[in-house]
Amino acid sequence: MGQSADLLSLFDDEPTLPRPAEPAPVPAVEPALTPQAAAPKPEPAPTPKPADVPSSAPLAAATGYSASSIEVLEGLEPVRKRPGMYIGGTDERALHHLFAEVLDNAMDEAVARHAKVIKVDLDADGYLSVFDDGRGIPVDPHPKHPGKSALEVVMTVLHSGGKFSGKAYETSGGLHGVGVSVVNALSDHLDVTVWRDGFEWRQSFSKGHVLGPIQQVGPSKKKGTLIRFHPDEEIFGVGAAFKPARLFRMARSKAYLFRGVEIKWTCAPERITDATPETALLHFPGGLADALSERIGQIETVTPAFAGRVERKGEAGAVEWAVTWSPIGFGEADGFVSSYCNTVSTPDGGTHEAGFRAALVKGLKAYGELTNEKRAGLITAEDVIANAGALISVFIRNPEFQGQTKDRLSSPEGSRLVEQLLRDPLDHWLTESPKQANQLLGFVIERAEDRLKRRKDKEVQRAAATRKLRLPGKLSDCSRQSAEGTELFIVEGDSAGGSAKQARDRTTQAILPLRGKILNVASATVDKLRQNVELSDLALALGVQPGNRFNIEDLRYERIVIMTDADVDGAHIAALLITFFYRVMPETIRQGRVFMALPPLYRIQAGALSEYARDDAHRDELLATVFKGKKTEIGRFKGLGEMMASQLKETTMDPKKRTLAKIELPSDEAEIEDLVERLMGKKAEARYQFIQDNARFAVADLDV
Ligand SMILES: Nc1ncnc2c1ncn2[C@@H]1O[C@H](COP(=O)(O)OP(=O)(O)OP(=O)(O)O)[C@@H](O)[C@H]1O
Ligand SMILES: [Mg+2]
Ligand SMILES: [Mg+2]
Repeated sequence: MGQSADLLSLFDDEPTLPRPAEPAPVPAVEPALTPQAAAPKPEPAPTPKPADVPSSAPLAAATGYSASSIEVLEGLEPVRKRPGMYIGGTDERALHHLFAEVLDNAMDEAVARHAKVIKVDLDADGYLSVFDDGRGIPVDPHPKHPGKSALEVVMTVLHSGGKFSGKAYETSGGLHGVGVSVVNALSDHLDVTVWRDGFEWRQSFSKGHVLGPIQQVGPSKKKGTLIRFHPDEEIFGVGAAFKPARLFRMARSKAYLFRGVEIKWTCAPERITDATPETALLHFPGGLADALSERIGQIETVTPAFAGRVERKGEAGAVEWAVTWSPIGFGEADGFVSSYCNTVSTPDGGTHEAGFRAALVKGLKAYGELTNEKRAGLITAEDVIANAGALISVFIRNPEFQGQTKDRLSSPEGSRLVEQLLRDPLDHWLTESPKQANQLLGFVIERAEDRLKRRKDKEVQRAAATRKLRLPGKLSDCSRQSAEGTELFIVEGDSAGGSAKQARDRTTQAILPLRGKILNVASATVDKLRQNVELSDLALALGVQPGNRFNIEDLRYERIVIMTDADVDGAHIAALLITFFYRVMPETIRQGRVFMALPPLYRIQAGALSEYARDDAHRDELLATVFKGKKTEIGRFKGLGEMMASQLKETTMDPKKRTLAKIELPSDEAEIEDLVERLMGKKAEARYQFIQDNARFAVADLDV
């Protein structure tokens, strides 16, 4: 079948948006993606009255951003401006993608059975040539581009190609009509030679622009296309050059993907810096089975490879595959899957890989059922593929890829086709040789059991980690991870908590506000204690377990500081807390880890002079000394929440300035009980007095 210019459909000629029959009421902008757009033009829109146009002139002038800022890139300009969109960047990978585009086109001719031979040559000047003996790019005048040959259209117009309708190619790697025009745009020089219709034709380009009209060089019986190009250093950077090894690898995998092609490789010796051959004939009648054995070499495998090729009956579509499993992995990785669609490499996988995995899992599970191997039910795709080395190649009509570099296949047909065509061959392969089938099944089940065990271990670890990290939501923890040098301030109520949070040093000081009255621990049962939210939150924050499972090593802070208001209620709460520590985790007190903060009760000022007094006695003392004979102003703090954060910091929290009282147990047990009794007794005033007295007593020798 001959390909001619009329098969080159042009996306840009087809209006993609329905055009309004009536002139649009707003100024219509002609979609002008390409200068050649020959679509019927809509009626000119009526010129809007000035009042219709929002007057943005002053604004536009101010910002410099107006209609004139909106550019429409024409022809191949967008490719040069934004190469990333077309070839994924301008790095080495992107550079070699140029070769992929040209080789893909040659390969499409081969897969369509029009070409048998492809020649790839990298010459001493860094020019890369790709020849195929296919039909040749059509050279007749293009019906929709008067004065231009189809060849010129293909080379200079994005979205021009013969692969949209399926008439000229059945299953092609090309589908966007973009590839070779992009190569042209990004080459500082590109020559196309076409042999067809009894003549040799030639046309040259630079950076996407024609250097002259197409030339009929002379009569020739040959047929085919030769594209010779040099990548533009303006795009790829000075000195950017093709790597022979990479080109060779790409060419070789193409040859493996289609048995009906012979690729002749040549490379100027001065370009080669490694073991890449200067010449090679790449032809692999064994297809992917050969590619796989070449790739895995001597690596030990569980079974011989499972490989084959199936064509769909009736319509275009084929799958070829080769897969084997290795207990020791393949080189650097445990496993690999290399996939292709219409000979285009899809490094990011896609639907064909998904179908392949699904087919393997289903086949192995079915075989497990057949042989009464219950554990086959555990198998997932992950287990099957983890240690597999696999090559999978599909041929489908109208494939859909992600982007122009075609890194991932997205056609749903990919998975359907592979699953469907692989089912029978896999069943046969498994049942044909029960010994190897059982070996493989056993191997995959082991992977599944490993995986389940790993997951369980992980869950246990995670559970342990979250148990450790489960902290009450109202805790404002300090940032230091280790207990060393850290303090937990237990404060009364949210407003004091707020001041304390502002006043703290967040590296070492954590704040836990308690809400409401805590349980009277002296009389509560252990169960009641456990149920008390405030107290269990406190234990959580401290990181310890109350009762017999208490371990001082678990304590998340070096010090526990009880910071309550300097009033009767505050004293009660402090007393409750001290009793709690004494009853439930006495070790904290014994080891000297529990403290009382001593917030001041008064602020005494005389002009610029200002002092804080802890209690009445301290106030009187200050008045008699520091402020003697001065006119003073005395303020009484009603609670911690009332103090400014800076005051709280200065007087109570800052380790450099504050005073802490360490809680100590009297050495005599009887005395302790008496103490608890006094602390927890009914007489609030007595308790307050007791704490005031003892705290003050403590100040003298327990300053921190
Ligand atoms: N070696 C070739 N032999 C015959 N025709 C070719 C060859 N190379 C390109 N063409 C023609 O030129 C058209 C445009 O090629 P181009 O690479 O730009 O786009 P495509 O292959 O259709 O799609 P894609 O952008 O996906 O590669 C092709 O569709 C095909 O009709
Ligand atoms: Mg192409
Ligand atoms: Mg094109």
